[in-house]
Amino acid sequence: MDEPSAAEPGRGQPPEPGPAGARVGVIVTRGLTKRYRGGQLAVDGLDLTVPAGSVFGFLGPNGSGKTTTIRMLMGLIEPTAGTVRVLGRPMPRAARTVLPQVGALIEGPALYGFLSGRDNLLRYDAADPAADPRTRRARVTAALDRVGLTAAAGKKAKAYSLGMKQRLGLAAALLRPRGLLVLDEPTNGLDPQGMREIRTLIRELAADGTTVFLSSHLLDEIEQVCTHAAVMTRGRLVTQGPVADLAAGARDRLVVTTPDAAEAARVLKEQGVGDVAADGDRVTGEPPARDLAEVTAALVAAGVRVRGLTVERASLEDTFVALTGEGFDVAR
Ligand SMILES: Nc1ncnc2c1ncn2[C@@H]1O[C@H](COP(=O)(O)OP(=O)(O)OP(=O)(O)O)[C@@H](O)[C@H]1O
Repeated sequence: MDEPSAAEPGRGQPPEPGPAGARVGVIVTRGLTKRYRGGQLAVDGLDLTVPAGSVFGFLGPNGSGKTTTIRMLMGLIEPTAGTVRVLGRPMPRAARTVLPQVGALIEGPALYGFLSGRDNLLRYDAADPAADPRTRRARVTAALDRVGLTAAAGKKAKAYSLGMKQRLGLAAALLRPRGLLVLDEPTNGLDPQGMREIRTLIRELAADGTTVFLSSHLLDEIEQVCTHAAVMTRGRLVTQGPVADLAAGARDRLVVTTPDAAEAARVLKEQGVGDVAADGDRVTGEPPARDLAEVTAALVAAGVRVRGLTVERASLEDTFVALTGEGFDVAR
C-alpha cells in the first residue's frame, strides 16, 4: 500500500463551494495521456466527462489504464500530456483546494489493526487540520452510522471482515462533506455479502447527492450501481455514456430450447427469423417483429418439442465485448 487511501487530509483549506464548472462535469479530462518512464503508454488521449450527481463506472480489463487515470485525477502523478479538471479546477495545480472536497478509497483502506474502528476514524479526523476537534466525536459517530458500523465501532479493525474494512475506509472518506468520491475497485476481494453492503452504500451516497466515480472490472457491478460508464481498453476510451444507452447498443436474441434443434432452426427460418444458429439444444436468432405466440404455434405445429422460448436481453457484457474484443471477468 503506497498511498494514503482514505480521506486526503485537509491541508488547512476549508472546503469551497463547488465552482460553476463543477456542475457540468465533476471530472473533465481532455487528451489526458500518461507514458511511464519505461516507455509504457498507459493512458492515451483520454476525454472523460463525469456528470454531476452520477455514479460513474470506469471499466476495463486489467492493465487498461484505470488506476493510472485515477492517480492523475487525484494529482498523485503528473500527466505526460492533456488536462484534468476536478470539481471545476485544474489538477494537479489546484490539489490543495480540490482534494479536501474529494473522498478517495484507493487500493484498500490504510487502517491501524490494533485500534478500534472508532479510534481509526478519530485518528483520521485528527490528521485533518481543518477539522474542529470539539466536534470530532460527533463527526466520527455520524460517519460510523453512515456506513452501518455503529455496532462494531469498538472492535479492533484487525477483527473486521474485508467488507467492514472497506466500509471503515469509506467512513474515513466521509468524515467531511464531499462533492466527489473516487473509489478504486471498491468491492475487490469481498465476498458476495460484502459486495452487496458496499453497493448499497454507494447507492445511498449517490441518493444523497454525492457524485461517485468508481473503477471496476466487474460488468455486473456497473450494471447494478452505475448510472453512467466509460470503458477503457489498452489506455484508450472506447465508449462513455448512460449505462442504459450502452446496453441498448447490443442486440437481443430469440432463444428456443428444444431437443429438436435442427427442425426448430428450419421452422424459425420459415417464420422469417434472421441469423438463426443452433448450438446443442439452443437455437437462437434475431427476435422477429411478429407475435412470438405465432412463432411458438408454428414450432409446435411442426412437431418441435419446445422446452423454452424467450427473448434474452442483451447485457452490458455483450456490448463491451463487442466494443473491446476482450473478455471480462463477470462475477455473479
Ligand atoms: N509505475 C508504473 N511504471 C510503468 N508502467 C506502469 C506503472 N504502473 C502501471 N504501469 C503499466 O501501465 C498499464 C496500465 O496500468 P494500470 O495499473 O493503470 O491499469 P488498470 O486498468 O488499473 O489495471 P488493473 O485493473 O490491473 O489495476 C499497464 O500496462 C501497467 O503495466
